[in-house]
Amino acid sequence: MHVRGTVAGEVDVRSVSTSYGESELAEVPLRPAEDATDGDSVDDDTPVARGDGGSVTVPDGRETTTVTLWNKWTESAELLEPGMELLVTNAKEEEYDGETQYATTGDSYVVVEPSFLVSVTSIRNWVQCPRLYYLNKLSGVPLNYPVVKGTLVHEVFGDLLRGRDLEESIDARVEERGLQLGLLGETPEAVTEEIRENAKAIEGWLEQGRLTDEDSWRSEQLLISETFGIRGRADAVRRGAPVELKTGKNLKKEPRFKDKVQAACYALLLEEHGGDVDIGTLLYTKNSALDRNEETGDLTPAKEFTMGDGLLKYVVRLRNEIAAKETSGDIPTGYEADAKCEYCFEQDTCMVVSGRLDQESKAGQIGQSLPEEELEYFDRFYHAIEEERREVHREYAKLWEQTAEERADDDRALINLEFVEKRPLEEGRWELRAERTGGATSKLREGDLVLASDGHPVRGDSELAWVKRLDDEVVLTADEPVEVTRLDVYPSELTTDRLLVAMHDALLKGDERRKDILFGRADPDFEAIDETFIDNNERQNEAVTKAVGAKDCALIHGPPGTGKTYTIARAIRTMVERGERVLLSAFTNRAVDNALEALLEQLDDVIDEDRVVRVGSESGIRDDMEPYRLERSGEPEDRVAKLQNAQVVAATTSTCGSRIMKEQAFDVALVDEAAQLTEPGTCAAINLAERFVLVGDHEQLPPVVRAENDLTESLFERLVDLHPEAGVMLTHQYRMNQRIQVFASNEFYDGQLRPATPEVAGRNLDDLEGVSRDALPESLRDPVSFVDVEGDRSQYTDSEEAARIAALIETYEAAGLERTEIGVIAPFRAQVSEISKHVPDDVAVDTVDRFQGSSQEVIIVSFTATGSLEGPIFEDYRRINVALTRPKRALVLVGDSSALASDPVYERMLEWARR
Ligand SMILES: Nc1ncnc2c1ncn2[C@@H]1O[C@H](COP(=O)(O)OP(=O)(O)OP(=O)(O)O)[C@@H](O)[C@H]1O
Repeated sequence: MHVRGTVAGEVDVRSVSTSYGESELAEVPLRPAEDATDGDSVDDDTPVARGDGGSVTVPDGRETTTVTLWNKWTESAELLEPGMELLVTNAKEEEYDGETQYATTGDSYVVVEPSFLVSVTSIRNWVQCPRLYYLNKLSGVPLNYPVVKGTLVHEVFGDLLRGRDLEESIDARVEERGLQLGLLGETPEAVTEEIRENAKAIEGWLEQGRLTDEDSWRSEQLLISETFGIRGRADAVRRGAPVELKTGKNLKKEPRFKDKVQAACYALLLEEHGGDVDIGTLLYTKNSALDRNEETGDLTPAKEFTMGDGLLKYVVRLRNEIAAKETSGDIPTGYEADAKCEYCFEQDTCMVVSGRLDQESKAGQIGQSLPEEELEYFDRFYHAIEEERREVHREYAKLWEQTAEERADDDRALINLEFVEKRPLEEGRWELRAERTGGATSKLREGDLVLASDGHPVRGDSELAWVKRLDDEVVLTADEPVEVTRLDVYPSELTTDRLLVAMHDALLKGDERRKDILFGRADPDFEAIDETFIDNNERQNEAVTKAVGAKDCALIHGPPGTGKTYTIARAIRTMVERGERVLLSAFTNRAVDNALEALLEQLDDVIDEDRVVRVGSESGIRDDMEPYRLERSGEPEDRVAKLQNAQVVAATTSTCGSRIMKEQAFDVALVDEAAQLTEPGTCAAINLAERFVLVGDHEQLPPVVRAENDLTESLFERLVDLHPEAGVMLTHQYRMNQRIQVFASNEFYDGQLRPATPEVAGRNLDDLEGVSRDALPESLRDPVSFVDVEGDRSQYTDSEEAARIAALIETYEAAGLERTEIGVIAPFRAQVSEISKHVPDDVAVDTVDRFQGSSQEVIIVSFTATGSLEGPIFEDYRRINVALTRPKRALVLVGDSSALASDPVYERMLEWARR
């Protein structure tokens, strides 16, 4: 029986005498989990951990009960605080004083905060030193040769397991890493030689393994444990047991302890997936490269060890330490473990970080601490980012908490695919094909990394795969031939990891002057420039002047259609002419490509196209920008030269946090869509440059984050308030008919927005070829109209509005409009699906978030509102601003007027629309 619930009070730990002698016990008051109320809570689907505990049950009733944790589990009990979640597997039920209580048995595991997913790497770092685990989080994995070599050896290992030829694999893998090796100053010859040495051990060992018939292999396997709250990717699984590859040497007979811990984590994960693991193998690849005459000790590369119950439980206790520490928000000091600082390679770094952040640390502190306000900032953002990480963990939990249908309804999965075939690719990888059975949509896009499974992303056979094609047929590539019938969104922590590193770098490595600006201790300086850059738009000209002349920073506030992209391109052109190296960045690939496209037009006669480089993945970059994409694979020197010689580098802010980009330095960083970026997200780009220019509109969509905390305000918005003198607002818009822009201008831009030209002001549907407004009913001839629909009274969908919108589209088509000239915006994804059922495929129907940054001739907005309004329909008025400013020539609002009139902003909107 498994017991799960929330710790409801203080935990009592004490010693008692039993028939086995002196024992430790901890009594934990526990409030059983919500879904534990009804008696028949047996869930056959939930896998049972090690041991024979049988099915999962939870205690009856919501009353607080007591769970007794015996002996070593008291160590985990001491970490518990009221409010934390606890899971005890294979517990026994006891009657005590007429009350049902629970206690651990010899087969029990105690899991603290089971929904906090700890990675195997974290556990390995933690066992070395908890402080090391923390430092790794702050600084990320650096670009250094040992790390790249390690990755290469692992890749070759995987290839060998998949049957690829050794030499072919080494050549291909070294070539793929050309850019990284070049940045490290390594030659392919030397690297190839070293990888070959390491691969000798692998090959030799594999040969042995192949001798037996029953040997079964699997290269890298992604494993997630919902019971233990652990996830990781095992290097290989042989006869159901984990094999870990280490590129170092180990002359002892036994594997290193931390390596055993790592293998034990995989054993736990494999057991949850139905295995029965009692052996682990560590393969130390450097052992075979050592000279027998010089070295004494055990030179065999492969070291096996038996995995006892004690080790597995120890691993879970380690994991509990991390989960508890992260839940309470405490920072590790190093005193939690007994590693010796003198032997640690990271001792210096540890002391510097401890000194700068004024943290208690076993290694001690050196250097001056950051000023109080920076320490406070660090603390605030550290916790905000960690909160965001918890949200990513919650996404993981949904992989097993939600049913397949729920995930599909939530747009998080494509289910019921029909598996078609698996085809081996030349590199030993696989191409998987499946057919879609329903017309379901999802957040998944071509180029995404997804969880491909044969039915369940956690409990079934599942692997990470890349989506190559996604129409009626789904084409994927993966390392393993999964018979795919389902795809799930893969919740990645990469973004969160990078935010933390960017924040750390901004504060601990950041230039003092930069920090003075960010913290408002100094005002931005500007060089006086007396030159006209744009002669038909004063504000744009002022923006370019500020951007070019900024010694610290400039802020360009660009409402919809005011020529932000054009202004950015003009500014960068001038910077390039002045010989500066420029980083062009934005939150999304789409925005980076848009800005780059405009820039290329401007740069035509200024620099050679060869000196403009787009950094990013093939799948992320728009096809027409592909010629500028930096190819990473190739001759190292050549690849580096291409990047270093580039005067303009364009990449998303996330890519700016990659190891390759972190090595680059720029004179200026120009960040578009800056109002949609968190502070640390913006830092990832501006950390790389001497000065920066942020462009955005904080009256449109805010940063995309899951948690509600300091991350929801952009650096752009904060700086616009802090340094108004560094900002310019563009006021002339080139998009909307005057009548359309009035409401947004008054409501969001103090009435400052105006049409740039009379042509823009007077735009209407008659301008379009083959379209006549006279063919429209009277009520739709005005550029703004309102269609009153009472609605069907459901909450997130409205079929009556959807039907009315379908009719409107027919009316516009009859008046000569193309379907591709019409866009429909709805507040909820459910309503987007509902409308999609009613209207033809070539009409773009989506939520506001997908429409930001684009425009259409005609926009129809579905408010999906009936009866009374509870809370803002579009969550945030900024979304309404975006929705209403997408059309050029006609805007139609569809909704229930009496519901809308109950909110003051929507009421004003109604007045304007009906005027
Ligand atoms: N000074 C200008 N003179 C003439 N046309 C201009 C000027 N500035 C911008 N435009 C035109 O106005 C249109 C909109 O400009 P741009 O795409 O730069 O807007 P934006 O502010 O980036 O739009 P969004 O709000 O969608 O981000 C473009 O067609 C552009 O060529």
